[in-house]
Amino acid sequence: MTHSLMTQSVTPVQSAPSLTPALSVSGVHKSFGSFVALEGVDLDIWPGEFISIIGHSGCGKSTLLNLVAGLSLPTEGSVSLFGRPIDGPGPERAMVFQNYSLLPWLSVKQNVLEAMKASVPQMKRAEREEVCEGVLKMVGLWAHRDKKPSLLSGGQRQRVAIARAFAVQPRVLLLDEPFGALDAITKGNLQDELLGMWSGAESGISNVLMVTHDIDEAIYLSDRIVVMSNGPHAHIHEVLKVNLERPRERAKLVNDPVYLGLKAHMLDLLGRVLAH
Ligand SMILES: Nc1ncnc2c1ncn2[C@@H]1O[C@H](COP(=O)(O)OP(=O)(O)OP(=O)(O)O)[C@@H](O)[C@H]1O
Repeated sequence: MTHSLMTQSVTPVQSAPSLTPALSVSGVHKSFGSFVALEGVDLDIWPGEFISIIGHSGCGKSTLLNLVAGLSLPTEGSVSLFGRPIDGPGPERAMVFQNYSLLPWLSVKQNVLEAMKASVPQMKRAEREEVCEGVLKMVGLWAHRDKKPSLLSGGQRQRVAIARAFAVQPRVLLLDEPFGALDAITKGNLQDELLGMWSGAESGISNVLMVTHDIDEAIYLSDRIVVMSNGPHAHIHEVLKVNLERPRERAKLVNDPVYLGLKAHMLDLLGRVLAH
């Protein structure tokens, strides 16, 4: 497979000129003091896309995700969500971190309910309870709703974090290496749960933006994969389109020439072209 067949410019083929990107990162630079983490990052994400960001450690993946989350602001350039500049965190975005970030003194159910109170305060208590029950059932943790996080396994804690993110009904889900600390089987199960919840009609989630180190995960989940160059002064090295129909079957993918071509290309990029 040739490079030109697998890659495409930052503006994807399906973009109609009149369509507003769900997310637009334009001319973004991000410095921390004199350290330039990101330089000249441009990326349009279209409604409905699942995008992964991959690159070597320290290249600025989390920095980019934090800009979209509104946890920090660009030094130069702009980040817009559905045409509106991001100037801080907002209820239309929910973030899931690798380390679960649950409140340890609250039960599973309270962790979800408290996040909902903060993000969707207008929701009535009865509806909140109903949504909470729905998401905890979806991730198979309703029976554990009264437990504190310390009594759960790593996979269960991450399920709570994902349930909490879905419960606040965001339009954009931001995932920072959400499955990085999990064993392969748990990781695979959670990836499938995530896809199931995201594609469910009631999710209301337009886009997922996920940072990962895992090439297989990026291909399995994504519509496009953003490969970052090494930092400092990191930028987008290449955007890869994943031309694999959904729903995808993990067992079949491993023999699919498109999958194998993409994987080989990414291994070459990360292992040779962008090697430290
Ligand atoms: N608040 C900060 N102050 C100073 N430097 C920072 C800050 N946040 C990030 N950096 C630096 O910016 C660069 C990019 O960091 P970032 O965490 O975004 O990388 P990453 O690609 O997510 O790394 P990893 O894959 O290891 O998680 C790193 O060199 C990091 O040390």
